[in-house]
Amino acid sequence: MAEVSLSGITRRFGDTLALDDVSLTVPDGAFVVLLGPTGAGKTTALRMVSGLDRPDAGEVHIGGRPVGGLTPAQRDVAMVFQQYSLYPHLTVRENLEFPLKSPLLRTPRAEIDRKVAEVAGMLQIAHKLDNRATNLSGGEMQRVSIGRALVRRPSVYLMDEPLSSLDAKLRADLRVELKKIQADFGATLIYVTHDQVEAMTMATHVGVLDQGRLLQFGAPREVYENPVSIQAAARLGQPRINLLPADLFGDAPPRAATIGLRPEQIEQGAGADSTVVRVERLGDQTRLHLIYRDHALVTVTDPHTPLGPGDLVPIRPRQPFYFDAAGARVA
Ligand SMILES: Nc1ncnc2c1ncn2[C@@H]1O[C@H](COP(=O)(O)OP(=O)(O)OP(=O)(O)O)[C@@H](O)[C@H]1O
Repeated sequence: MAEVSLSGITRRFGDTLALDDVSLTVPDGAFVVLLGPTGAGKTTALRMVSGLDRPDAGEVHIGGRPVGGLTPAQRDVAMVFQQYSLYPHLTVRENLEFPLKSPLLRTPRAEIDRKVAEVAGMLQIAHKLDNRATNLSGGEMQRVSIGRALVRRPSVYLMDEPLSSLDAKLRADLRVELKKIQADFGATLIYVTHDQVEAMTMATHVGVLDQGRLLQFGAPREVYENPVSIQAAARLGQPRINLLPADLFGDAPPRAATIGLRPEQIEQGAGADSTVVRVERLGDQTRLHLIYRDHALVTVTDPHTPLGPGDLVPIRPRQPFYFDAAGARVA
């Protein structure tokens, strides 16, 4: 496995700046999740590492060597896309074996069989090994695509929303498996997702992209607890961070335009009254929708709460974030 670094990567498509001077280092064995709204540049960043696309400026290094002149195969990366890409005329087993049969690798037969069985078991597709790839559901095809990457031990795995087409149970299982692969094999992974549960549970580091710029790069807890801006703060946390006028609860620091409150930053039972609008029971979380001085906010509460619409709950901020008018953190 290998360290991956991007230095000053810029990529334009006409007037669109898909990546704007992005620099980041993915340590060897790290699981990096790229987060950001649609069009932020996440897929473009992966394509820069894979060699499927080239930067207008900047350099990518894998394992310490510049890879600008190398093809995807020469870069020794394994990719999984949101859209499965299988060989339709081959069986599941043949699709999984394919990467191991490269003449360069010369993998012994017994080793191929062992790896295919291991990966098929992990992805819960062992019973489908002799099916043609076309005789599978969408979720099964996607698992085979993931399997085709996992039979190999490349320098780096690149994954673009690989779990988004799977049902919730399988997604949860595969989150655990991917994390295990990373931990067991010391694999370096760069992974794009919109799903912040994936980011919080799997990532050693998250990179928050917005309009082609890397806003923040760090451990998921670090980005959650110490966001540099509104854009970074809004990427993590369910329910989303509440963003309200800075002085809504009283004095605000100089230059603050917005106060940011995650659920745990709203103390209930002290302060001034808010009115309960709705209690939303989601099973693993009970959300409280409140109105405070004409502003709506959402927090979480005890699953056994007796509160209901119209009830009053005193609230006050606890160690809130403050942001300036441009969204940068000021306190
Ligand atoms: N081949 C291309 N031609 C023209 N514009 C492109 C091309 N690829 C990407 N872009 C533009 O570059 C920007 C970044 O796109 P990218 O696909 O990297 O975003 P993303 O963060 O992966 O978004 P999503 O979450 O929707 O997949 C977007 O504005 C997109 O329209």
